[in-house]
Amino acid sequence: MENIVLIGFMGAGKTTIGHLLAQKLNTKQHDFDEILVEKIGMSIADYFERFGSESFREVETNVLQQSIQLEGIISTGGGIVLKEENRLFLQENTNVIYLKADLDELIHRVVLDKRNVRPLATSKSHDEIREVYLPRLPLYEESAKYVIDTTKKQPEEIVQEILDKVEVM
Ligand SMILES: Nc1ncnc2c1ncn2[C@@H]1O[C@H](COP(=O)(O)OP(=O)(O)OP(=O)(O)O)[C@@H](O)[C@H]1O
Ligand SMILES: O=C(O)C1=C[C@@H](O)[C@@H](O)[C@H](O)C1
Ligand SMILES: [Mg+2]
Repeated sequence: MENIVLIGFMGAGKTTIGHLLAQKLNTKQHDFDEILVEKIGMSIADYFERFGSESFREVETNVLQQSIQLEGIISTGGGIVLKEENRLFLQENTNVIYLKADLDELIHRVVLDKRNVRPLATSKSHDEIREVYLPRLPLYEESAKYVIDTTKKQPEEIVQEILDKVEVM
C-alpha cells in the first residue's frame, strides 16, 4: 500500500481521520506531533516557549525526511507546509491529502479540543488565528494531490471520501 499523508490547518482532523483511516485499512498511523513530543522530550507548547518556533520547525523537517521509511497513514502537524523544502518533499509523495475546512469551524473544533495545547491557537483571538491561517492556504493547496473539504462532515464520511479518491491497493 502507498502511504497516505494528511496535511491541513490545526483542527482539520489530521490526527482524528488518520486514526480512523489506519483502523479501516488495518495499517499503522504515524502522528508527527506524537513523534515530535517523544523526540524533544517535552510538550510542543513547552518546546515553543523554551526554544522557539524556528527550532521546532527544524525538528519537524527532520521527522518529515525520516518518514520516508514509514508505512501507513501519516498525520502531519499543521505547520508542515511552512518550509519550502517540506512542500517539495510532500509534492513528491503521491497520496498527500489536504483536509480543508472553513476557519470558523476549525476554530470551533480547536476551542472544544481540550486535550491539545496548540501554541499558535490556544488563547489566541480569532483575528490572530486568521493571520496564521490565511497565508498558509496556498501552501496547503500546492503541497497536496487531493483536497477534501471536511466542513460539516462527520469523520466517517471523510474517511470514505479519502478511500474513494485514493488508490490504496
Ligand atoms: N470532521 C470533524 N467534525 C467535527 N469535529 C472534528 C472533525 N475532525 C476532527 N474533529 C475534532 O477537532 C479536534 C481537532 O482534531 P485533530 O486533533 O484531529 O486535528 P489536527 O488536524 O490533528 O490538528 P493539529 O494540527 O493541531 O494536530 C478534535 O477534538 C477532534 O475530535
Ligand atoms: O499549525 C501549526 O503550526 C502547529 C500545529 C500542530 O499540529 C503542532 O505541530 C504545533 O502546535 C504547530
Ligand atoms: Mg494532529
